[in-house]
Amino acid sequence: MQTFDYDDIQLVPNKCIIKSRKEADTSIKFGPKTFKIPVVPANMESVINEDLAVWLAQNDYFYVMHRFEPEERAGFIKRMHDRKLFASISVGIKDAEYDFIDQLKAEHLDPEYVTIDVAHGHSDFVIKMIQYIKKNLPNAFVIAGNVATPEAVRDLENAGADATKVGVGPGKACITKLKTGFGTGGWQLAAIRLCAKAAQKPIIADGGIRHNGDIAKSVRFGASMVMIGSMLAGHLESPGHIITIDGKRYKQYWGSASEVQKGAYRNVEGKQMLVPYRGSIKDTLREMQEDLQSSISYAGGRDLESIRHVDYVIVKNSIMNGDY
Ligand SMILES: NC(=O)C1=CN([C@@H]2O[C@H](COP(=O)(O)OP(=O)(O)OC[C@H]3O[C@@H](n4cnc5c(N)ncnc54)[C@H](OP(=O)(O)O)[C@@H]3O)[C@@H](O)[C@H]2O)C=CC1
Ligand SMILES: Nc1nc2c(ncn2[C@@H]2O[C@H](COP(=O)(O)O)[C@@H](O)[C@H]2O)c(=O)[nH]1
Repeated sequence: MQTFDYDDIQLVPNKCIIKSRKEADTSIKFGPKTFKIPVVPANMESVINEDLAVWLAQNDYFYVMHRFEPEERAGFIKRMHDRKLFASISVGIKDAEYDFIDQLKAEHLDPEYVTIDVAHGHSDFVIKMIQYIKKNLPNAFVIAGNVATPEAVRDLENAGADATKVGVGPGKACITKLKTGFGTGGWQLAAIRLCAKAAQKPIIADGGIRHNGDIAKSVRFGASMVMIGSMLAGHLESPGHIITIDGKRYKQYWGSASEVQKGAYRNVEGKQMLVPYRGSIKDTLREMQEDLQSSISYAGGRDLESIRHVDYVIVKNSIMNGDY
């Protein structure tokens, strides 16, 4: 199996056919809606909250609300719909989550997107939850994950998932690879490629994005959407506290399987860390869009589809030589 990660790859330019990068269309249809860019902030408590979800939805960005305030979720859906915005929530697979789906059905609360968010998504219990949601909330676009293999993508799609989320262990706050020996850490981009080849439906590349160019690389290897945690956690709008050390500002970023999140040291597979403070997320998302427009121009096209067809070279660990 050919393995590589984001830093091992460079995409090869084609002749440019647009006069300005402004002509490049970065939009992506994902499920029932079309979004400005194929980027979604991670559904982590340190990355997204309701205020940010509202702003993202109002501004045509995809979002997935986290599942760590379970009792807030029904109210969240209602409030989003009262504002005429789409609702995109997360669920787990424990017994209480079935009661939650029953509650949504009984109260006629129909979220547009439901993400099943567990560490090891290739599981009979995830399959059971996909089937339960599709039966009881048939209008919901169901995203299931996280997975690492083509077999897992096929199994979840066959169970009814509308999209799968790929990435076990490549995250910045992740220690799964160290604690369990498993995952796609170090070969996440190759895993995206393998999974995308097997997929009949969209996939989300989740974890390991360290530079804006990694978004284009994810698209090249088959991702329809790219989930980003650490690079979107250090903003004014991000939930973490600002911490100042030697005059430099940071924000807290913690893993969803960290002790901080769980409130106990049990099955911990994540850590808390500091990420540099970066000002408003609006500016970061705008820069991601501009960089993606440049990527489309280098791909020799007018839209994201053109990136999917470019050649690439493997330059093991050498693209950063001298740059950082
Ligand atoms: N993308 C990634 O690489 C990872 C992401 N995470 C994130 O951390 C959060 C917590 O995840 P998770 O622990 O799955 O959530 P939950 O605590 O909801 O656990 C999911 C359920 O699956 C069971 N389970 C069985 N095997 C596993 C396994 N290997 N890993 C996890 N659960 C298992 C758990 O039981 P029991 O607890 O009794 O075992 C539990 O009932 C999620 O948001 C997840 O996305 C966590 C690790 C890796
Ligand atoms: N192994 C763990 N993975 C985690 C945890 N919390 C979140 N995540 C995953 O990381 C990505 C974000 O990755 P990043 O490289 O962009 O920071 C997120 O979407 C989850 O899939 C965790 O505690 N352990």
